[in-house]
Amino acid sequence: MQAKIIDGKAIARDIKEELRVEVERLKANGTVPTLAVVLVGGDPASAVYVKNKKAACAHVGIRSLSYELPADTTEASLLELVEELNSRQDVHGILVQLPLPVQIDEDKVLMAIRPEKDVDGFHPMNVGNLSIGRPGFVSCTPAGILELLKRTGIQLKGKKCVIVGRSNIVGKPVAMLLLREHATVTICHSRTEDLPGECRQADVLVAAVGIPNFIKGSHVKPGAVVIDVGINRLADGKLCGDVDYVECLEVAGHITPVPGGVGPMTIAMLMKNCVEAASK
Ligand SMILES: Nc1nc(=O)c2c([nH]1)NC[C@@H]1CN(c3ccc(C(=O)N[C@@H](CCC(=O)O)C(=O)O)cc3)C=[N+]21
Repeated sequence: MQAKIIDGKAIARDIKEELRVEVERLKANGTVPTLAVVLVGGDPASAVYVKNKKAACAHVGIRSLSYELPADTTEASLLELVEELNSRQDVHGILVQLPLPVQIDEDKVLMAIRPEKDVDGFHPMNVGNLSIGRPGFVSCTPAGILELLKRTGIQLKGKKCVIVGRSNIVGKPVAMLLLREHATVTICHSRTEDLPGECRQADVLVAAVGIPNFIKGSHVKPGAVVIDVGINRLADGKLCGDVDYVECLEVAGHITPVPGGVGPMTIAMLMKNCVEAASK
């Protein structure tokens, strides 16, 4: 039997509709939720994501302020902008689009954003809060994955979840979130011995490796939930995930498509974090 396709686009739309109501309430109370989006340089993929984020803001009713800086911007001047946005009362969320040009230390910039305005959830304070179970902003892709699972009715308690990829922005925080849901969590990576064997144990398999079609049908336990975090742009311009969709569709119980799976959820959760930041 073919897997059920998890429609991330539709679920993201539902979340944004819910947020619209909340934004109206905030506005009626005199707060206009505001997100500052900072883009340094002209990377075409980044430009697309930033455009999508601004469109989502407009849809939900969040005011977005756009800062487009040249590729040769210095670290000092970017830090200066972050400081200005930190101190502005009317700015609730700050997003500095990654990756940044080589002359800028990403870590330094992410650490400069006030944790209360860090709607990306990248600041060490928010990362630390997540890992010890305290409230704080959770980074948007991991939060989106959890929301997809919950709204699809997937039980996580006691289940075996295998994450392929150990990045700071996806693999590690997804592991923390799943652990918080009482799942048994394994993080695999490029040095894992018997990666296919680990994957085949998974009730929920999360692929975040950044290699097109890396996860094959033979990696998947029949009936498992397969979450594809990959966004690989192929030479023909088409978008492709980390999961061999055609193969895994025949084995999995549920699967997320690319596009239309995790990507739209990332943006929906960014909107959610902005509304939360403005509510405080
Ligand atoms: N500070 C920061 N925060 C981020 O959250 C952040 C970032 N930097 N840098 C880049 C990554 C990537 N990312 C995506 C968001 C939406 C889609 C998305 O909407 N994808 C659509 C397709 C979009 C398309 O056609 O390209 C989909 O999968 O259906 C994808 C990728 C956020 N990121």
